[in-house]
Amino acid sequence: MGHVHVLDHPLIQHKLTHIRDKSTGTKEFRELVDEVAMLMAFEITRNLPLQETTIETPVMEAKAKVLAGKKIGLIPILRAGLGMVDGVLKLIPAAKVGHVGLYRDPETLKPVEYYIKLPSDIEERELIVIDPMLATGGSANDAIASLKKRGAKNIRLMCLIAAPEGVDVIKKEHPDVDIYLGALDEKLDDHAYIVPGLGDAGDRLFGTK
Ligand SMILES: O=P(O)(O)OC[C@H]1O[C@H](OP(=O)(O)OP(=O)(O)O)[C@H](O)[C@@H]1O
Ligand SMILES: O=c1cc[nH]c(=O)[nH]1
Ligand SMILES: [Mg+2]
Repeated sequence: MGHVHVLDHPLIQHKLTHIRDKSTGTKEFRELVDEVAMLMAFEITRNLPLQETTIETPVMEAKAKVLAGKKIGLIPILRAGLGMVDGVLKLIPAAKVGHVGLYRDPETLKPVEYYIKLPSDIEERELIVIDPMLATGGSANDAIASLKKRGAKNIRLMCLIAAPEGVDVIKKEHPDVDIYLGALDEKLDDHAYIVPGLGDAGDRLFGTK
């Protein structure tokens, strides 16, 4: 069963509060999302496998640990997921990046896929699907299904804020997927926006409305 991890590190929580604040402008919003994504990546990669190697320090030969070469793929859901990619890449610079373009139809609230471009070897990679918002769960659910259809086997989902409704959908449809959140909020409103949430992540990141 997929686990839900709420990353309660004080730095993540502090920055998330400023991200939520409606008086935070586009520039600061973008910088804070980038920083929180980096901090979340630190927590999400906690269980990456290590292997032993031998090095020469200036003092002596020593055994030391390096990452065991696990291949990682980052899959931002366009558009808003783009705002978190650079932060994660700061910690995992060798990761390949695939893109899934989805928007949520404002009438039906159903996701509409308009673009997909993935690394050729996704079946060998540990994939991190990235989207700031998990609201009804429709977009992340479709993105994950799309990846699995193309052979993906190991998938984690990383979001700044989720509603319980979205978490339930992913747990039901993709019980193999671990979910990493900055916060689990209260509910969805009548327009399926997360409450209290942060508003529309894409619009706040890119200054559109
Ligand atoms: O869980 P859901 O109910 O599917 O909602 C979440 C989706 O909505 C937002 O994208 P949006 O449709 O606003 O597209 P954008 O990123 O291009 O702004 C958000 O970034 C998620 O992808
Ligand atoms: O609260 C929400 C819900 C969906 N998409 C957003 O950007 N924000
Ligand atoms: Mg949007």
